[in-house]
Amino acid sequence: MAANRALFHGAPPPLSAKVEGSFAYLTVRDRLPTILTRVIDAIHRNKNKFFEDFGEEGVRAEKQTIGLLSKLRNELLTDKPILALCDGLEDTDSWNQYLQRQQSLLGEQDPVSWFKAPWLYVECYMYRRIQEAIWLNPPISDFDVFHECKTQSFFESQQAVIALCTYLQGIYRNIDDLSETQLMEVFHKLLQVSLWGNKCDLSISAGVENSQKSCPIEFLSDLKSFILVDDSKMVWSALTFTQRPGENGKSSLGSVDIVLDNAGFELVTDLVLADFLISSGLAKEVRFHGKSIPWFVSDVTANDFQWTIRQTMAANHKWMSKSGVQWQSYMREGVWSYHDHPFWTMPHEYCDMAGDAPDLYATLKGATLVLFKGDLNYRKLTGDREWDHTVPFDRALRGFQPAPLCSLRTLKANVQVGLQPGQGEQLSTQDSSWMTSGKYAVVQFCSPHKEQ
Ligand SMILES: O=P(O)(O)OC[C@@]1(O)O[C@H](CO)[C@@H](O)[C@@H]1O
Ligand SMILES: [Mn+2]
Repeated sequence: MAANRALFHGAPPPLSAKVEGSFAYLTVRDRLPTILTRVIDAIHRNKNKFFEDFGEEGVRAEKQTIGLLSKLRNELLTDKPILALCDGLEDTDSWNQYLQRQQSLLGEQDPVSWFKAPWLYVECYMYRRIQEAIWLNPPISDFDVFHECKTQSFFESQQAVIALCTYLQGIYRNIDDLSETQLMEVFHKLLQVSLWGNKCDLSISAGVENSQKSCPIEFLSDLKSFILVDDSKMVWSALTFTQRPGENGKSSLGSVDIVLDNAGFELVTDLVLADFLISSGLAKEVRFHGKSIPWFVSDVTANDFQWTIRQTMAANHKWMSKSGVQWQSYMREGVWSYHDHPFWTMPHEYCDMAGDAPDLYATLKGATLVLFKGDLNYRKLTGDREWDHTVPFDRALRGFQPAPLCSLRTLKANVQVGLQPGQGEQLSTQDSSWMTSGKYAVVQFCSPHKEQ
């Protein structure tokens, strides 16, 4: 079905590693094997803990898991056919149907393999195969192979977290005196802090520590010129549109959905933004969407979400702990909620959501605004396809418009739409790595067409 839609909408082909020297090729050839090696090392480093916790069973499981991951790494390095999953999890059938869909697209002569299939698919598939290797080896099935590097990223960012929580509490103290213009200015600042928080992603760094050392609030003006598309004003309008009295003369506060990306500092920037949305009266609730399994090294799981709030509460810094206590009460009151639909850890482009995850699509349709954090979400919004840079964002979404939505993304993959004529060419002459270095960003907005 997705294939038909893509053909129907005349979408260009998906990025893949078959183009030697391309970013996808270098990712599949170099970065993904490196990530797998780090995963194997992380499991091996915990061998004694597995023995303490589970005895010989734990040691056996560690050995078996490493065996499966080493086999996976060899398949990847030698461009072997993509294999069906065999772990019988909730999403196993969907993954195997997706493999068949890819095979029918490729035709029967060539097997779907790591360097020939779409990059988006094989990269997502690798993380799902890591989950399969762990899942097939109880009693270590609950082990999060990325936990150590996600928590380290949080601890390494403490100064930035403290500065951000101090700023937030300062806003709190006089929030009732802020004019609408001042509220808008704070919103734009916190939206940009959440945007730049996305630089702290451990997948692009292949797991190498890249936490936030200083609070970006002071550097927002220096970073402004690196925002290639800035639809912040449209985001503000979408958010405040619900404040205006409706036909019944009453204004109805809306809900904001945040589709999360990375744990660590980036998650804190999202929690701070979400806190401001509630404390300023701009939204009545915030729904967070995270991942149901460890994903792309640093993506947020339910454990990471709860751990981060607990850590912030327990901090020995007044404003940090005060922020964490507030966030915990938002969760308890239901003002904030956390969700992890399996669709977010499938390989699908988001234009498939209405058909493949109608329940999730219906949830997002109820939002006043949906914020999509990060590069992988952008790749799924646009289908990770070889669009011309001047193609309008809503065209690349190909019908995915559940609600007013905004992508807050630092560029780490060579897909970018919605630029002005000549803007891409100018960037390429200035900086050949502009699409993949994480130095540039977009705040890209799209609102559903009325006739949808
Ligand atoms: O979604 P994030 O965390 O901003 O970025 C994740 C990501 O950078 O990892 C890949 C490289 O392995 C990128 O292409 C991909 O988009
Ligand atoms: Mn990520």
